[in-house]
Amino acid sequence: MIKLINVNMNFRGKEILKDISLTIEQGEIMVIIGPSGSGKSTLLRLIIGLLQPTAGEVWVNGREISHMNEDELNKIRLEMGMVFQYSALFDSMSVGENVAFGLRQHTAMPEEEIARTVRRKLRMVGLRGQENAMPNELSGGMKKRVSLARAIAINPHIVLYDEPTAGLDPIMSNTIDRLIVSTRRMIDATSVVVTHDMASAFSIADRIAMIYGGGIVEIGTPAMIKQSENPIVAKFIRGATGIAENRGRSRA
Ligand SMILES: Nc1ncnc2c1ncn2[C@@H]1O[C@H](COP(=O)(O)OP(=O)(O)OP(=O)(O)O)[C@@H](O)[C@H]1O
Repeated sequence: MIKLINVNMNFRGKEILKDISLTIEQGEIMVIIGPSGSGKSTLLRLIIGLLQPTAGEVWVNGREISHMNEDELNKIRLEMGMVFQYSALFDSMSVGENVAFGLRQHTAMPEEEIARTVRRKLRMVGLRGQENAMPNELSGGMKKRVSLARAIAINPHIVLYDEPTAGLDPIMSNTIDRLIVSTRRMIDATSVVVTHDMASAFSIADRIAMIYGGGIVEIGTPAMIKQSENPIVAKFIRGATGIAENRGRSRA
């Protein structure tokens, strides 16, 4: 479970997040939406402990992390996987080495078991037998899938996704959406997904939270968000679903 209590985040005196309180339940898929610059990535970075809040508490799996030192944070990060916006694969390493990276760094797992785990995770993301491929031989969607396999290699309790479908075509976006949902099912992970892709948000979320003006202006199931009477939310999703509808059309 992830819990933010009265979190404030200032950068150079500018308040980016103001008094954010948010609970994300174990096994839940929480999607964070909001305009560019509203602080969505900042929220993810607070959860993974890359940023310390200016005020407030950040609880991850029952521990308050905002005052932890790097050693303590590194232990907590072992329970988290992150899929970065631009995949962030190690270009000089093969796909298999990328997926094995966390296992080699953080566990004493024997090489045979690492190889088995890598095989299994690549199979989960539909990349069976791609261990020896190099990242520069892969399409954007394949890179995202390797990035997901790497994030879940250590069976994290929490998976964080920063714009997982950005820059992908509609079919690959749907594939990634399905993987996010099946990953949650297979490893019972709590998932936090930052996205601009409303089609994706509506199809994968248990709940959606919208950030605007530093605060959470609306939170609820996709159905509740679609019916929101808050004009900021209604306008945002109308604008954003213009893109989503295009995605639907180009698929047809
Ligand atoms: N390390 C930092 N130092 C100073 N300002 C920062 C820092 N990180 C983020 N910001 C500022 O905080 C605001 C929120 O940034 P953030 O990346 O969280 O927004 P976002 O909602 O994820 O945007 P986008 O949708 O465009 O990715 C922006 O104005 C950004 O310039």
